[in-house]
Amino acid sequence: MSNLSSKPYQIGYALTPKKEQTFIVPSLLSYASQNGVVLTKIDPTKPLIQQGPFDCILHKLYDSDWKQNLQDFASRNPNIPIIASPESIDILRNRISMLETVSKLKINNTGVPKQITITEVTGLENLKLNFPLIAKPLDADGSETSHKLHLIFDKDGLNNLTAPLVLQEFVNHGGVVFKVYVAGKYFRCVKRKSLPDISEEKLVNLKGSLPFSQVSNLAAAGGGEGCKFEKTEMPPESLVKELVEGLKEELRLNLFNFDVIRDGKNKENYLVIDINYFPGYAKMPDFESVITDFLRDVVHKDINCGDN
Ligand SMILES: Nc1ncnc2c1ncn2[C@@H]1O[C@H](COP(=O)(O)OP(=O)(O)OP(=O)(O)O)[C@@H](O)[C@H]1O
Ligand SMILES: O=P(O)(O)O[C@H]1[C@H](OP(=O)(O)O)[C@@H](OP(=O)(O)O)[C@@H](O)[C@@H](O)[C@@H]1OP(=O)(O)O
Ligand SMILES: [Mg+2]
Ligand SMILES: [Mg+2]
Repeated sequence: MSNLSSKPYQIGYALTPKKEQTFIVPSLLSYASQNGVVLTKIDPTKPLIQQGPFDCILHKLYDSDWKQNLQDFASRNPNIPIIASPESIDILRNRISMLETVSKLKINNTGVPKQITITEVTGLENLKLNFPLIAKPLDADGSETSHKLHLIFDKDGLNNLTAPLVLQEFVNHGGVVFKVYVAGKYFRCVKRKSLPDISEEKLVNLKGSLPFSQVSNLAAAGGGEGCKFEKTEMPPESLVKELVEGLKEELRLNLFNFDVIRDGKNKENYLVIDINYFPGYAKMPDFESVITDFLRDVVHKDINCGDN
């Protein structure tokens, strides 16, 4: 269905080359332009106020020059929505403030794994967490290192880690993670393969720490339980919806996803383990129409983009 009733909306985007390659794909450009939305590349090194004109700005850049550029533009164009405000994005760039948003929601049968922040990797003798643990860099800033995770099986595994980091209890969850993609009014829950469960019997044979890249061998080495991916039930739609609405309000974000796991010890319970600003929507079926509808809603102001 094409929409030629009005002048197309100009959406300026500022993304890393990798993000541009995976997200600004021909299918999105053509669907959007057939539905009254034109996506135009911004040169983040030049003043935003000298580019455009734009009806909306979409970005996923974190450097301070870009933040200042965006600030200058926003102060002169208070009515042009920006997806998303750096203040909202920053909440997700720290893995403690990220999950504190979930705890604040106090939604029944939801929570986050027990976790602590480690600023230096010495004096960890009286850790009040149960092994196995997952060590995650405290900064979830999109860098390669921000995704370098380690499974920690015992106290020796805590050596050679690089602080600051978050130590989170590993929760057995049947080897399936649920990823909930949110784009304004739209949300969709998908299943993804996850780390296999680590039973008590297996844990006694696992020593030290293991970077994720090797963890997928755990099942091959008999280290993890088989996971019944296809048969794994989705979480209750009502619970997912509550989390979506609560996180949208708490984060003041409309373009994010979050990872949820079912607690292996209490199947009614769901734990949010990660929240990501502007994730890989192109992996989602029909992402072209989802993103185009979302952008139109933002320009129409049917969706409040935080401060704008
Ligand atoms: N506390 C936990 N218990 C069990 N499994 C976990 C836990 N935390 C993370 N995992 C597993 O590790 C994977 C990566 O963790 P997480 O999503 O926090 O890292 P990330 O680098 O932010 O990943 P993404 O690419 O989704 O941003 C999860 O999808 C899940 O499979
Ligand atoms: O590109 P991909 O499909 O891997 O998308 C991933 C996205 O990378 P990109 O934004 O650079 O594309 C990641 O962003 P950073 O944390 O690294 O900033 C993060 O949001 C992941 O959760 C996304 O994976 P998904 O949750 O959708 O499976
Ligand atoms: Mg994740
Ligand atoms: Mg993440």
